[in-house]
Amino acid sequence: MVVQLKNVLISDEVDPKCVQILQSNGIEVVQNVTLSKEQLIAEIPKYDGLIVRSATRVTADVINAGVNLKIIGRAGTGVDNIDADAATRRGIIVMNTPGGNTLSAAEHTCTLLIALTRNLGAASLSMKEGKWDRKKFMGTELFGKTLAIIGLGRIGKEVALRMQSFGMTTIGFDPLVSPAESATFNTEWLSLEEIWPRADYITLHTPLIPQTKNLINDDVFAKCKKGIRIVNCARGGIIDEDALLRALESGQCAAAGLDVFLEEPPKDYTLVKHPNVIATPHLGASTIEAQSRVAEEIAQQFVDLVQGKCLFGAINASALTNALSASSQPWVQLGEQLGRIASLLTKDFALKNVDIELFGESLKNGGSYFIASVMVGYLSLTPLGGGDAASSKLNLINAPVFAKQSGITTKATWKNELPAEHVKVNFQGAGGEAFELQGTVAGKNNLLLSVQGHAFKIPATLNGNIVVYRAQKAVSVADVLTAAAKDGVEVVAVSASEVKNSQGFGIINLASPATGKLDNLSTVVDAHANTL
Ligand SMILES: NC(=O)c1ccc[n+]([C@@H]2O[C@H](COP(=O)([O-])OP(=O)(O)OC[C@H]3O[C@@H](n4cnc5c(N)ncnc54)[C@H](O)[C@@H]3O)[C@@H](O)[C@H]2O)c1
Ligand SMILES: O=C(O)[C@H](O)COP(=O)(O)O
Repeated sequence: MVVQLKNVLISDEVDPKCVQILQSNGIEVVQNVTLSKEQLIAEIPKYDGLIVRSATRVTADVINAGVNLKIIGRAGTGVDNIDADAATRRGIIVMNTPGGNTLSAAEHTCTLLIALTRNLGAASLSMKEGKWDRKKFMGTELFGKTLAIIGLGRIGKEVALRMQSFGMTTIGFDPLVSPAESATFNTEWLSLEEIWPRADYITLHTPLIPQTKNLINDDVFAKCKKGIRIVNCARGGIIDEDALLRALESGQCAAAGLDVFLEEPPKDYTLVKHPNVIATPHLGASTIEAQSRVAEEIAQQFVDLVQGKCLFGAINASALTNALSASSQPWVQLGEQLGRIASLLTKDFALKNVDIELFGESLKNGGSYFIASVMVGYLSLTPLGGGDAASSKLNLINAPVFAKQSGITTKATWKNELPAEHVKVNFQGAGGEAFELQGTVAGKNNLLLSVQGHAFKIPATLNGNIVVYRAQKAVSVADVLTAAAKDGVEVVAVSASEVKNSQGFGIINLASPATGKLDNLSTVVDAHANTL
C-alpha cells in the first residue's frame, strides 16, 4: 500500500521542526491551533494527514469528515484523544511517537513525588504571601519508603530507576510485564491486592482504557495505608477524582500530585485547590527536549512511510508492517487479485474461512499483509461488512476488520516446502464448500497457477484487464476469440487450465477494460470481467 501525502494539517502546538521536516520533503503543511471542532470538521476534508498532541479531540465525526485522510499522527504518546477504531474502519493509519517524551514524563513524575512529600507547592505559596511558616510544612523522607508503580512500561520503569536512587523500594504491577522483567529494574512484581497495603506512595503509568478507568477508587483508598500519597502523570480518569477528594478530606490520602485530569482544563477546580494537592496543567511532556524529539519523530515517521522506507509508531496497521518493501508489493497485488477471482467464482457460497499457505523464504513474514490483501480483493466485490466495506475505501488496514465483522475467520501459515515462492489460498463456505487458488509472482507479473487443483500448463497472467471464467468442458481458443470479438473486446491472450470432472477454468487478458456485457462469451463459458 503506497501512502501519498500532499498536505498535512497540524492542529496543536508542535515544535517547528515538524513543519521543517515535512516541508523539506515536499509535503505542504498548514498549522492552525485555533480551530474549534466545527472548524476542524470543515477544514479536514482538504488534508491527507493530520498531526495533533493531546488538545485536539480527533473524534469519529472529525475522522469521517476527513475524506482524504490517510494518516493521523500524535506528536506524543497517549492516543486516547483519537478514535482509533473509527480511523481503522476508514483505513486511516494512526501513529504516535512512543518514547519521545518518556524521560520528560518520568522526570515530571519524580518532581511531583518529591514536591508532595515536602509540601513544596503550599510552602512556596505561603512564602509568596509573605509568611515564614516552618512548622506547618513538616515533610517526610522518601528514603526507606515503598513506591508502588502501576504500569511498568517505558515511563514506569524510568520512574523506578530514578526513585531507587532516593533509597525507595519499588514494587509494581503490569499485566504485560513479567515478574522476571520487572526484577531487571529492581521492582518486585505484585498483584494489585498485594500492592495496596504495602505502598507508601503510588504512581500511575498506564494508558486510560476500560480496565484502568477509575482504577484508583474508594475501595482502593480503603485498602491503602492511612496517609498514602499518590501521583498521576498518566491520564485523567485513572483516579476517580471524587474518591480522591474524599480520601484527601478524610486524611486517608495525605497528598496527591496531579498532572492530568478527567476534563482538561478542569471545569471544577475543587480538587486542584485542595491544600494537599500539587497540580500542573498536563506538563509531563512539556520540555524543550521532549517537544523537539516528538516533533522530529512524527515528521520523520510520516516521511519514511511516504518513501516506503518503514512503518514505525503505527498502532492500527499491523498488516502494513511488512507490506511496504518493493519486493512485497507484487505479492500484495497478487493477494488482492486472488481475492477478487474467488469473489467472482464463489458467488454461490457464504464465505466463512480463508486459510492461506505461504511458501518460500521471501514470504516468511508475509502472513498479515497477505491475509489483508486477499480480503481487500474479496470484499471489494461483495456487499459484506454491513455496508461499511462498500462505503469505505478498502485497504490493508480496514479489510481485516470488515472480514471479522462479517464472521470470516482468516489464518496464514508459512511453510518451508518446495516448490518455493508461491501461495495457496483456500476459501471455505458456510455450507462446507471449498475453493482453492494457487498463485505466484514472477518479476512484475502476478500469475495464477491453479484453480480448484486444475493446473494451468502455462501460468495465467493476472495483471491488467481480465476475464476469469469457469467452463463445463474444454473450450477452444478460436471459440473464445470469436465470441469475444462479437462482444467487442480485444483479446491479448487466453490461458486455460486442465479440464477435470467436466470443469476447467481460464483467464482471458484484454487490451482494455470490458465495458459492455459479455453476452456472446457467456454462451461459451461462465465469464466474469474484472480489471485487476
Ligand atoms: N503527563 C504527560 O504529559 C504524559 C507524557 C507521556 C505519557 N503520558 C502517559 O503516560 C502513560 C504511560 O506511558 P508509557 O509511555 O509508559 O506507555 P507504555 O505503553 O510504555 O506503558 C504503559 C504500560 O501500562 C501497562 N498497563 C496496561 N493496562 C494496565 C493495567 N490494567 N494495570 C497495570 N498496567 C497496565 C501496559 O502493559 C504498559 O506496559 C500513558 O497513559 C501516556 O499517555 C503522559
Ligand atoms: O501522552 C502524551 O504524550 C502526553 O500526555 C503529552 O501530551 P501533550 O503532547 O499534549 O503534552
